[in-house]
Amino acid sequence: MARVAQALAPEGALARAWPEWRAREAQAAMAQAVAQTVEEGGALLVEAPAGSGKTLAYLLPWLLSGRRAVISTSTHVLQRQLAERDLPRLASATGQAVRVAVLKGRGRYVCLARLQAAVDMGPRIGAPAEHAWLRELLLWAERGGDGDLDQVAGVDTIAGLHGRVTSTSENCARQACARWAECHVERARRAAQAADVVVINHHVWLAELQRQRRGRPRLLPEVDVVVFDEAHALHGLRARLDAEVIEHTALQRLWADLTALADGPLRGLQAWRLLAHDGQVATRGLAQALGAAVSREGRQAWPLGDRQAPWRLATAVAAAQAALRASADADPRLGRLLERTRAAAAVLHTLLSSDDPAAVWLDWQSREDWACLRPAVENDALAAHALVTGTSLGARSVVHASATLGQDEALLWHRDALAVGADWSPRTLRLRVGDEDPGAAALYVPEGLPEPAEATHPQALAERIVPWIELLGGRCLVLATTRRAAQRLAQALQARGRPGWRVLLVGDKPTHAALQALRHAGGGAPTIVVACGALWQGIDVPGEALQLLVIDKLPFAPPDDPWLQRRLERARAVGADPFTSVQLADAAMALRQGAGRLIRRAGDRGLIVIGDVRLRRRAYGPALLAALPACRWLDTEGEVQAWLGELEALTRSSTTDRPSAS
Ligand SMILES: Nc1ncnc2c1ncn2[C@@H]1O[C@H](COP(=O)(O)OP(=O)(O)OP(=O)(O)O)[C@@H](O)[C@H]1O
Repeated sequence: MARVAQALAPEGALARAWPEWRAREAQAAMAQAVAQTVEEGGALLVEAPAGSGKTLAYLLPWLLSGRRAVISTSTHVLQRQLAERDLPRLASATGQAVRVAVLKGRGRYVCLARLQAAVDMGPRIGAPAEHAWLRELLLWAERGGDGDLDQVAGVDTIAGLHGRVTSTSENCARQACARWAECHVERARRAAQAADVVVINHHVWLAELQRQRRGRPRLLPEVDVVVFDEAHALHGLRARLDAEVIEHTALQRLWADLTALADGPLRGLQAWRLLAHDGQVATRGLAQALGAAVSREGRQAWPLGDRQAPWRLATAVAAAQAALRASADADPRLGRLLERTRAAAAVLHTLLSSDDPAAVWLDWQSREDWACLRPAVENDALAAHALVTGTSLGARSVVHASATLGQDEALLWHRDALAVGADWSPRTLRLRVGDEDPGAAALYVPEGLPEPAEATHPQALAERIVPWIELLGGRCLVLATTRRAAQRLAQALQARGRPGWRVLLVGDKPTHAALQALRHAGGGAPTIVVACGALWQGIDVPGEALQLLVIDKLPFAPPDDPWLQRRLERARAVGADPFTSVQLADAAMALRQGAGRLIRRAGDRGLIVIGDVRLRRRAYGPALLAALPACRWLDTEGEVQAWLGELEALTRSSTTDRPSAS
């Protein structure tokens, strides 16, 4: 602990290594608490404001302890930020050598063999551009690097492409593969076993727990310490814990793999092709029926009253299962395919046999991207315990870090949302930042906008912010509550913006590339990044590169979200007010996360615009405003103009952009 204090002291190793380094009280307090947890074992929940430097506050004590760790964060982008920026910078400042590995899900890595096969097949009729793209991807993947698809645009947006360039555990030939020695998945897994720290995301963590439950070999090494950064993001996964899940992409892959076996080693053995075809048709039919029935993105009760489409899929799955069972001895791959049909059969069985509309949930993003899940009926405290502690990796110490774990010292919001059970008793630490500058950010809630549910809302909001973006020369991040709203806002900004503006919609553009464009735009083309979902948390764009943060509306979870319903019931059962303790608390935490993207270090200045008039009109408005980081509240457009004028003058007077770490 003394070494931690020394490194953080005003003349310590970090101050010597980084010109921009400033001693921060909250950061030092957090680092000491983490050091104690790493040394003594146990669990620590720590909340400190966005931008207060939590990453370093948990990395430093772990690094100096010399122990092995897994660090799990919420997104791929944050994995990169940790592995490529924060860890190397800290290792070099402290002179501590550290082997870092990043591990993502198998589906995030290029499979060289499958990609090569897709290229060798030649262009598909009517899709020459796709073939050129595949060739370029192969060149890129063979050039070295880690084959990480998050660095490439297009793969998730061109239908069917993802499955052709990545592998699954069933279609992977392992040692028999001609490209085994260069396999990106294998390399990542081997690197994880040998590393001092493995940086994963929460989805990989959930998948690891599921592997363990099914008795499969572990991918993560034994470690002493597990850190969950952005720990609040575990809440979304809690709903999936022990659930049976079928994802649309997994279904498509199942049928594609069956077709591939039918065309290859199993030719003539069964009517495999027909079975795969029926499965594909039934899957498409279900996607279409769902697409016509859903009215919003996200988790919801099963929306189809008519059971025809799921019934067709259940029939196709059952037929495939019967054939696979009958032939499982002929080829081990059939046994693996059979295992893959199990979750689909279980979910579909429940769907068709239960009258309870909440027995199966739908998680909907688009016709290409949806999942059905059968939630765990039992509230399995043991599984929840495994999710939050990391003891299954042998960890003695676990740290949960986030800017949003609760509104009280016991951080009850986080613990309630995880539904772990009363016998989990972590230490808690809630830090405020003493050196926070309440004059650094200003907040404006525009008057006169339509209510956020109105169809005209995105255009009206875009119109309002265009002059401000123009004045600042871009430097703008727009956070939308849904993917649809993000698309509409990006379109509206493109249509109403000035020639030469770069409006980058995350999704069309890889997140990392969009953020780099914002970070390095400087005085060049005005850059606006529009995003939803993951970018509400953790993203770090320090300095003048980001001065205008726009949040489209209050991030209330849809009231018909079945997991939310369960949480509301639990709150009622213990006599708490469900709206205040769950819905309002969730929205306040999400809003605080989003707003925290703006001020990242001393000297940062900017404007937060929240385009939701409910903040002004509804009784809960003040409670939400109180949850935001300290800032000046602006009341009129005149005050906004004056504040932006100040920002613009500051930017102009700095000869270059301050160095912004990428
Ligand atoms: N003591 C320090 N002096 C100067 N800059 C710092 C210091 N500590 C951290 N930083 C910088 O402050 C920024 C915010 O740090 P970091 O990303 O760790 O924030 P955080 O608390 O994890 O925020 P969030 O909750 O939003 O993820 C980063 O650019 C980081 O390099």
